[in-house]
Amino acid sequence: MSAPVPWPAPLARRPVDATVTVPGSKSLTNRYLILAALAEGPSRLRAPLHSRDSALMVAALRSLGARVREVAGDGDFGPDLEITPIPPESRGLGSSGGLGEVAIDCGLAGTVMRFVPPLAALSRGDIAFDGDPHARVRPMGPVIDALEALGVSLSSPDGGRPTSLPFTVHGTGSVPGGHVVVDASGSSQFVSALLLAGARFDEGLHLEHVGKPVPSLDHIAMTVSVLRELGVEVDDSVPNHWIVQPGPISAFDVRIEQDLSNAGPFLAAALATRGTVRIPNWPEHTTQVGDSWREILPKLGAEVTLDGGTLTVRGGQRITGADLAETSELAPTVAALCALAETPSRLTGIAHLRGHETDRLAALVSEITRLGGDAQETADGLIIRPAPLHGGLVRSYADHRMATAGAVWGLAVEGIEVEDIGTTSKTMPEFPQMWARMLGQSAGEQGSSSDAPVPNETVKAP
Ligand SMILES: O=C(O)C1=C[C@@H](OP(=O)(O)O)[C@@H](O)[C@H](O)C1
Ligand SMILES: C=C(OP(=O)(O)O)C(=O)O
Repeated sequence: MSAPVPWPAPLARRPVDATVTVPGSKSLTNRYLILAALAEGPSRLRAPLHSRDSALMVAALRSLGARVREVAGDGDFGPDLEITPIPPESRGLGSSGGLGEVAIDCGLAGTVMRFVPPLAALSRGDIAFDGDPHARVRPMGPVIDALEALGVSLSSPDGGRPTSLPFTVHGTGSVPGGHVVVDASGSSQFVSALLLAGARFDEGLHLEHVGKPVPSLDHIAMTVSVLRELGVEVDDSVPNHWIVQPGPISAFDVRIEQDLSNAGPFLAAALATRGTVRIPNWPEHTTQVGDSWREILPKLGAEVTLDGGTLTVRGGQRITGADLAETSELAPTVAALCALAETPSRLTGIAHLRGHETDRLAALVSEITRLGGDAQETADGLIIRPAPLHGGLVRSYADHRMATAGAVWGLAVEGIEVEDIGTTSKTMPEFPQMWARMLGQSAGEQGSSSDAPVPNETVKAP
């Protein structure tokens, strides 16, 4: 494959002033897709995400026998999805009996590599999982171990016990379930993966976490909330224990909220350019971690208001550093701002970012340092001190959030290029066009500086 052409990040010579709508939430889209495949009848996702991670999830569910159809909807970023659940035949419960051999590509999607194997265990067939080169080093062991402890058979291509991708799930059409202990300190997705399928295990699931604290707890709260909404009984009243009663999952018709984590780089543009960015339709109640931009951005010097459903972020005269804990998937965008701040920052509670799309702590330190900044890794996060950045190539590490961090730096620092802006297709394929529009440019003018951001420019689907 030829190397990607570096993307000249547009410089903002004036404060941005834009209204931005972002595509649907990855975390909600992929949770609802899993649950639609297990539900009692056909379901509909309105305004879902259409990106590499959601396409991989759709392909995986189709391989397991679910029917997923695109139908016209009113979303700004593509059609709705109608899902007919995995039929009894695929689960080996009908006369034709089972799927045979199936291959599932996880790409680099944590939600696919962690959430789909429990579904495969509920199908009948040999279901082989693999993904991008880096997916093979993302932590996976706790899901594999838990499935084995719950009565599922798995093997690696060499015939031994797998610890990571690639592996094959030998599904029998049912999972006994019951009590299982996992160490979920490496990823909240280990917990979510098992909870999402737990209601379809014969005895349900009693999942217990033992180990260092589970990260990204907001994402587990999202899983529990979505399950309850679909009639699944979940008890999470005791810390580190989740009990899912066996039972049906209701079919549904939901509208997917926009991805508040992916709103981050656009909101960051307000701080990086001392401008204003508005996001309409900010959900009144949400389980998305991105809602915490409302607490994070004021600490970095912005004025943030939520009025009539529109979030407005106004950058201050300077970005101030801050001590911020457990910023989860928001951390790369937060770190991008901290590297532009006039006072030091300390990010804590994000050791598990080492197991994300890339080792994000190492990647952020490398890229900030290479641009002349001052960043250092700690055991569980980063220290970033003020230092002027200069232009240069920001490596993207196949990580959408490293690519968008580069775009944020490029607004404020002349001569930034991003190695592969195409990696944003993992969750936001429209990013380069949306960024250019935010700056009042057409997509064809990318790379030139933005002399005249258009006041009240409205950014929607390209
Ligand atoms: O369940 C989810 O949808 C996610 C959980 C989090 O994973 P970690 O717990 O591994 O951080 C988050 O970072 C990821 O982007 C999405
Ligand atoms: C960690 C992330 O993704 P994944 O779902 O692949 O874990 C992310 O999007 O920041």
